Amino acid sequence: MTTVLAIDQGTSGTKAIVVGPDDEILGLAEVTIRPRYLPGGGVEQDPQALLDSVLTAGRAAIAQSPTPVDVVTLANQGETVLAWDPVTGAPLSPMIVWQDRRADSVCAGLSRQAATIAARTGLVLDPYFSAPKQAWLRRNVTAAGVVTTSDTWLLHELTGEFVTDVSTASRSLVTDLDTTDWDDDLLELFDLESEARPRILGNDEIAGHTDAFGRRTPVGGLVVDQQAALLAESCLTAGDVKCTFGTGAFLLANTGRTATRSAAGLAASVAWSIKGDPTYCFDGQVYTAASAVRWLEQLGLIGSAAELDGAAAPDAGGVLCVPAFAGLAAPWWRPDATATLTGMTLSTGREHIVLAVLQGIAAQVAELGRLVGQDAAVPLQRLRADGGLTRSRVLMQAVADLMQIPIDIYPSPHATPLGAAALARMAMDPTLELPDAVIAWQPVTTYEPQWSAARATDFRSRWMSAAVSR
Ligand SMILES: O=P(O)(O)OC[C@H](O)CO
Repeated sequence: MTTVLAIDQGTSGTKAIVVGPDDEILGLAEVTIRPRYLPGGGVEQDPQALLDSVLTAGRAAIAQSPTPVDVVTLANQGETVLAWDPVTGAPLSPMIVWQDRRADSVCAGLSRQAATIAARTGLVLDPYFSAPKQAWLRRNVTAAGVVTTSDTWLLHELTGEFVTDVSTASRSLVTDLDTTDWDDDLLELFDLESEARPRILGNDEIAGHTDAFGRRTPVGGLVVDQQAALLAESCLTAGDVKCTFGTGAFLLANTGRTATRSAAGLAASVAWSIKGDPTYCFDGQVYTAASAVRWLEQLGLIGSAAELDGAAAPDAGGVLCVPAFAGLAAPWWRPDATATLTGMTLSTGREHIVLAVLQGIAAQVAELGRLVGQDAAVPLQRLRADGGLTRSRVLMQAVADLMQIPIDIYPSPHATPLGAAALARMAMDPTLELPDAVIAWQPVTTYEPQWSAARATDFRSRWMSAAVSR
């Protein structure tokens, strides 16, 4: 009967929930964080603000809970990095956020090794992943301290340990997908061979203990946020697929116990490793989903995301959007791509642009779903969806229309921390099996396709032409 403090440290903020044994929410607190967007594709966060948000949200959630917490878990952004002093813990750089494209120069310098790197890691040589960012930090910011992903630093501040988890390590481009361990050859390619490397933990392990939230508590069940949501949405079997609509939209497919590589240009990484046994996943990324909606807000086209559905036209009037505000990921892998709005005339209004942005996100997700089906040689039958943007009925309907499959909406807005909580239960009780740690759920809504197949095909081919020309 484990009670978990599950902390989801994401791009746009930190959410902490206290979760009871049946996923009941006993406490909840959120702290918003606004990344800084810099010219040249830089996206940064203040490390201290991130740590403060973890502590503030965690303590506030615990203060609401009638039950004491047995274990703390942390879901992390996956590919966000920083430099820090391993003795004092002081940050030596900003957080370089996963959306940051400045490490493109590092990747360009390794382009001749791209195929080798992809074969070894399952990932594509792209600045999205953490090792190019770490190399970029070393070349451009500081030679001091250690460079790690954000989780390692946060966990050091909480527990004093120097650790990461296997799902996060597998998002680096310096981890062998088959051995799930650091790869010396790859570390050398990125000039990271003399860097201290954190110990890689399984996702059901205890990392250490923390006093940060009151009484001394174990910290464990660590995982990447997207993988956590995959788990919460019960994607436990090869072929189960979910998409989380957060800052970005991330479509992940469970690919089972074998470390297969995608033939369709998706990324392959570790979903989770339990009792030393890894399960793998493919993922495709829309780098800007809520970020694109925030761009609409910045332009004054909507007041907030809650206004999206009211502001969107019933038809985009020929306006098409490729929402590549931070480059294009799978399967294009074009960090230099920029967003486009095409098909505008003098009669185009904000309502057309709002719908075009939502349809653009949906079209990109639909393409990722098609590629997952292509890799599996079986077209996708259904998609599970979670995240803040699932509140937009217009967006979810567009996803169903363009994918031509039902979209099942996860009933809780907390899929990521609930997935991490399931892993924390396993860390506390080694006799627990994964299907028992994840709480069963029913969709709160299912969106069925309303467009004809012909209309969806026509839209998607026009959208693909626009994307390919980016
Ligand atoms: O912060 P989120 O929730 O958009 O997720 C970040 C992703 O995991 C980055 O790969």
